[in-house]
Amino acid sequence: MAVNKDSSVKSCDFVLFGTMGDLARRKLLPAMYQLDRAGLLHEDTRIVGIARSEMSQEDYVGAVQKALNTFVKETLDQTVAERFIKRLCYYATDFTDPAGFKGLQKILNPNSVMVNYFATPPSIYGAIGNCLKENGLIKADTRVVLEKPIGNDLESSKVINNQVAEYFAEKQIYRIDHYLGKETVQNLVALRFANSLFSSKWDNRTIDHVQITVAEEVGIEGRWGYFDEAGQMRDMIQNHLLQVLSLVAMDPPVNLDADSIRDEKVKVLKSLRPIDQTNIYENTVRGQYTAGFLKGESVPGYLEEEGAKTDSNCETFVAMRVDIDNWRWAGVPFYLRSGKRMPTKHSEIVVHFKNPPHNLYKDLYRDLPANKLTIRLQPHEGVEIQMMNKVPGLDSTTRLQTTKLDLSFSDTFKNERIADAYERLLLECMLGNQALFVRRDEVEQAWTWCDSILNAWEASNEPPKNYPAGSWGPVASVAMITRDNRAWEE
Ligand SMILES: NC(=O)C1=CN([C@@H]2O[C@H](COP(=O)(O)OP(=O)(O)OC[C@H]3O[C@@H](n4cnc5c(N)ncnc54)[C@H](OP(=O)(O)O)[C@@H]3O)[C@@H](O)[C@H]2O)C=CC1
Ligand SMILES: O=C1O[C@H](COP(=O)(O)O)[C@@H](O)[C@H](O)[C@H]1O
Repeated sequence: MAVNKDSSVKSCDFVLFGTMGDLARRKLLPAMYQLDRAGLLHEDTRIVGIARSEMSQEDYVGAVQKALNTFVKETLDQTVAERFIKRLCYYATDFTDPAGFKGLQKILNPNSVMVNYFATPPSIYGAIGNCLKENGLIKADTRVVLEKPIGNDLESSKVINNQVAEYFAEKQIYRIDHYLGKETVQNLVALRFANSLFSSKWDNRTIDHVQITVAEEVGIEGRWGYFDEAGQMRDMIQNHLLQVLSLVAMDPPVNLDADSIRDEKVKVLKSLRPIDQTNIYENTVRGQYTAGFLKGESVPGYLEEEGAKTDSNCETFVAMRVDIDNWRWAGVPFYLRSGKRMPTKHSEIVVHFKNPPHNLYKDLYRDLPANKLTIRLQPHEGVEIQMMNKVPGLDSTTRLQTTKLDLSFSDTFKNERIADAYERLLLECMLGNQALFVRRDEVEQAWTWCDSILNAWEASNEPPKNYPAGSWGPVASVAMITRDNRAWEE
């Protein structure tokens, strides 16, 4: 496909701090390649990789080619790969040394928008900002992309955000939550607001409860040191699950502008009923996996993973009941569940509707099964509605059956490739659209709510409940939802 010369896609200098790190190699460089392949990069857009070690341009190109060969799922298109390589440029410096940035100016194109991606530990975001400023590299249209997690509690997130705010205005800051870039998460917004069928049936009059599950098959993936400081609450719930919940629960935004959407999301976060020491046991369950089996293979427990300490109270699984104290959702619980080493990778939102107000078929069915809307986030992306139908036939008694309207993305959009979340997010950032990025007040509101839970867990001093790898988490999570006369989707 040809290079995009559309004036809306401006030329960018995409400055990738931490270009040899895991995230850059696995996600960011492949995403830029895919954007190039799709003709979505301006012909003058370049990728300036920055890292600490001295490396020749040739060696850098070799390292990027290796990353693309390893992490791009399809066979590389050689024409695109050659064009992509010409966009690359390498610069070596320590990110905390202002003197080391002196030569950067010469590399940058004065006509391009500078997009800085900090694929580094958040502890040095401020230092990088300082180096850029000291060297006069921050202009009004310069942007910065920050990776999650922003801090590990409200206080530390404020410190990081304040450091970045010394150098960049909020409109220049793009905080990544890659779930917001997933096709299916964006489709959730379209589903809600482009269909009157759902828009008028989206509140406590019609909906009984909502379940959001993000189950991962993987364990810690060699990241024990990072993960043990974070746990599933900080790694997944504080960001990805609360973002998805906000999109499910928010009121219609005035329009699709970044701040209109973010205003609505933050209102949801502000309405979350606090969970603290007084209600922590009824509303949360935390677990840690022990050795078990996944797809027939034996896998180690959390405490036996590479780099593990002998003891840790870190949770690898969280289940929780979340109540939203506002007009729309009063009395409608949201059940969230996320864990590592679950039987399969499986993420979905299931909206359980209420039973019909009157059962005309009570002679046949004491309880009619309720309608369910399932939004499959990954894999097998799609949307499914469970409903009752009459079984065709001349029988004297009507027979009903639950059936599914199933819109599978792979069947319905056969020729469309499902882009990786990072492709969408990098593109939006280069276009200057912040709608799919998280605003500071959202991050802080999410931390405020999560800190209360984390503090209550710490105060309780109770270890997480064990669950064998390859299971759906501790039995206590089943007990939690059963107490409400409901059951997890399996
Ligand atoms: N990996 C992933 O899938 C995800 C990562 N993230 C976040 O993205 C960020 C990057 O993660 P990841 O790629 O895994 O981390 P890595 O440790 O693999 O990469 C970070 C890179 O930053 C470089 N770096 C750190 N400090 C300096 C410095 N002072 N000067 C120069 N280079 C420096 C490191 O270089 P060196 O090797 O020389 O130290 C390294 O190449 C983190 O904030 C992480 O939490 C978020 C979601 C997923
Ligand atoms: O941010 C993170 O997300 C991944 C899960 O992402 P997905 O797109 O594969 O669902 C998770 O494994 C990782 O621990 C976390 O940091």
